[in-house]
Amino acid sequence: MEKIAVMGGGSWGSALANLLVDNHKEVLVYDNDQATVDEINQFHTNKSKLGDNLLSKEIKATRSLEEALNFSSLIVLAVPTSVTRIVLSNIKKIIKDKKLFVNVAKGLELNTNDRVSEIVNDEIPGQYIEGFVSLTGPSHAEEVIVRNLTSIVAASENLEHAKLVQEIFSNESYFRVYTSCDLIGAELGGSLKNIYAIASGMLDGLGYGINAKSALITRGLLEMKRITVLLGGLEETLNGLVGVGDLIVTCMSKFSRNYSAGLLIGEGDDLKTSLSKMTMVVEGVKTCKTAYHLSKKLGIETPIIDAVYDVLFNEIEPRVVIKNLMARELKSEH
Ligand SMILES: NC(=O)C1=CN([C@@H]2O[C@H](COP(=O)(O)OP(=O)(O)OC[C@H]3O[C@@H](n4cnc5c(N)ncnc54)[C@H](OP(=O)(O)O)[C@@H]3O)[C@@H](O)[C@H]2O)C=CC1
Ligand SMILES: O=C(CO)COP(=O)(O)O
Repeated sequence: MEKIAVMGGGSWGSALANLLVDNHKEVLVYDNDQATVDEINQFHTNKSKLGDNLLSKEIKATRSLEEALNFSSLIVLAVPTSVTRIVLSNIKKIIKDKKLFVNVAKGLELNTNDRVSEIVNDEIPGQYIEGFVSLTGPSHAEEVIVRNLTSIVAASENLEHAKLVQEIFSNESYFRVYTSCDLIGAELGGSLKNIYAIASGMLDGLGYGINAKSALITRGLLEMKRITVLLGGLEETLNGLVGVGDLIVTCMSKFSRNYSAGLLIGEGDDLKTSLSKMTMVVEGVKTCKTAYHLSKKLGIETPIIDAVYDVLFNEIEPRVVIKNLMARELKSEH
């Protein structure tokens, strides 16, 4: 597999395109914004997403979905979850042969609660789906673009597909991919952690310390496991890179978009104002709403998700939800 099409020239799509060129692949990036396409082709940058970092001159970009689709049998989906269905419904109109879909977006669809693999199965007729792989784990675009050491997971119900993606994306200098057959666990881990990254930013915005953050990550992981296991994923998956690993990265790093939005809210902005200051997608907001309703439907106790939901959608002050969390009935840890 020497040619790869990347759908979405945002920060992650661009950084992965650069990685794939490092791995000696020919890459075509599709983006719906002509200015982004021109910037990548002419100046080899994506300034609004990746600052002054230079992209490889070998990366080509196009605004033609058809050109990108015909370029490769491996399609990387790197658009926000909220537009994945739109992009796929456009792909459905022009797809002519089987594709292996590799999703790198981390979110759950609002209203349907769908994971991206479910959206693909919904939108693309089965005869055109070779397989589906979720490529997920602790990996900020800002670090991958400067070739910082990164390890993530290629998860698929088909181990051969996971291995193929592992081979394509791994290199011996800075990017290591593990395989997993727990697709549900991988998709849920990558999506749910964004809610706790928002909460982590809120804690910093309010001036709390590392004790609070450690408790957030640990108790958040427990909530993630409760949801994942009930939906058919494995607890052990969340003990790995897609759970603990990604929680650490996004709860602790200033590069996280979810953390950054939460920080602004902790400092006093409301949701609308904080999102207006972000230039990249903050997946955790919609995923929080989805996970809140999902946990109620499943009858699972998720006090942190409920607290973030109250701040984001019921306009309750972060300090008030924290006070309420601390005042809950005392209980055993497990
Ligand atoms: N950034 C990161 O470090 C990582 C991100 N991810 C995940 O990757 C996904 C993408 O994130 P990221 O790259 O950061 O997001 P960005 O906001 O940087 O980029 C999103 C891209 O999708 C494009 N897009 C938006 N709407 C459409 C549409 N209707 N049709 C086609 N393209 C569209 C945007 O174009 P435009 O700008 O013109 O709107 C933009 O190029 C998210 O799910 C995120 O969680 C996962 C791991 C790491
Ligand atoms: O998932 C990510 C890193 O692993 C990126 O998270 P953010 O979208 O919060 O930046």
